[in-house]
Amino acid sequence: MCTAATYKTKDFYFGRTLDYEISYGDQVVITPRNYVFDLRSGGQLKSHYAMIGMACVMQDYPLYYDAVNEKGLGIAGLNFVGNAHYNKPVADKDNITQFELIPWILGKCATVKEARALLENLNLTDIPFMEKLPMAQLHWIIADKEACITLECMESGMKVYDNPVGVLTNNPPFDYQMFNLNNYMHLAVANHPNTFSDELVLNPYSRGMGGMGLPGDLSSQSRFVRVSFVKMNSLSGDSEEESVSQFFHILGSVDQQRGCCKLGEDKYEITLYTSCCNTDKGIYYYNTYDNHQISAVDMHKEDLDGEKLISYALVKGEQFFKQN
Ligand SMILES: C[C@H](CCC(=O)NCCS(=O)(=O)O)[C@H]1CC[C@H]2[C@@H]3[C@H](O)C[C@@H]4C[C@H](O)CC[C@]4(C)[C@H]3C[C@H](O)[C@]12C
Repeated sequence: MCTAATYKTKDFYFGRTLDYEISYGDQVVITPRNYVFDLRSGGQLKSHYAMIGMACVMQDYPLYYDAVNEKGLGIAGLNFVGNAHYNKPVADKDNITQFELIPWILGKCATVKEARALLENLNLTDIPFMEKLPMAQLHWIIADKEACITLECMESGMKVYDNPVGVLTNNPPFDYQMFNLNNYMHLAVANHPNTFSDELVLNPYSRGMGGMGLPGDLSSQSRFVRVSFVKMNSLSGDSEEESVSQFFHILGSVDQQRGCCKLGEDKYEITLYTSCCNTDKGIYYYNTYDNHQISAVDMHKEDLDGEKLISYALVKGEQFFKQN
């Protein structure tokens, strides 16, 4: 499972949890403006916007999971298993295969508005990166500080939804997830008065009872409700420290601990990493399951006019601050 979210204070923040049982060799990867992407259905993407995000690099190619470009546009891919549907290439369309979608959008678009326009001629194709690598079945959240959309390519066609909560998890399709929020419209951050019955004396005996009924399990529908509630009610100061800290708290509400989501004998899904990118400043913050300290990579400290990928291995192992 995975969860993505946006958050706005003085700057705009975009990030996700990546929940899975294995790592593909995740790294923070900066693609500078002159790295050339050879597109599978022909043509090249060169002289594009620079981008930073989490990826694994195979054959010198950045296979991004989530990334943000130098203009402040972000995109993340999350599992959409059983619903994602990709097509064969066709004439007169932009034939972009699944793993090219993130660089194609971030390379060309500065805003969600431009991304929406670009998506109009998209045909998302089913060409794998390599034969032995099973194709990811994903849907995507695309956001900037003004707008947020969800992209889902299903057998019934391609859908682009407005995403007013700025949140994405996994199945079911996004319109179901949004409709399901109606079932939780009674949730509140303050305690309710008794509306059960005038004839009974019922009192709130604890703080936080306005949120009773907020789902606590790890299913994608429950995580969608929980993180939406937390995000929509989140308050923080607007400094970088306060904003980033709050963002990690928002995604912390859907963190997956080893042992709680069993996939098979000795196989568990965990939150491998959590990311938070300041899209205005191009700084990618992250922590990992084994290292709660937040690490940061700033794209603007690199030569963004280069041609070669710049990769940072994830900082692993807990970093204790020893006070005595
Ligand atoms: C496993 C990741 C999604 C995590 C997630 O959503 N988990 C939810 C589990 S569940 O549905 O709720 O069961 C996805 C997100 C991005 C994916 C990667 C990116 O799409 C880039 C390439 C794409 C290639 O097709 C496959 C390898 C790959 C390197 C992908 C591996 C894997 O599928 C990733 C890492």
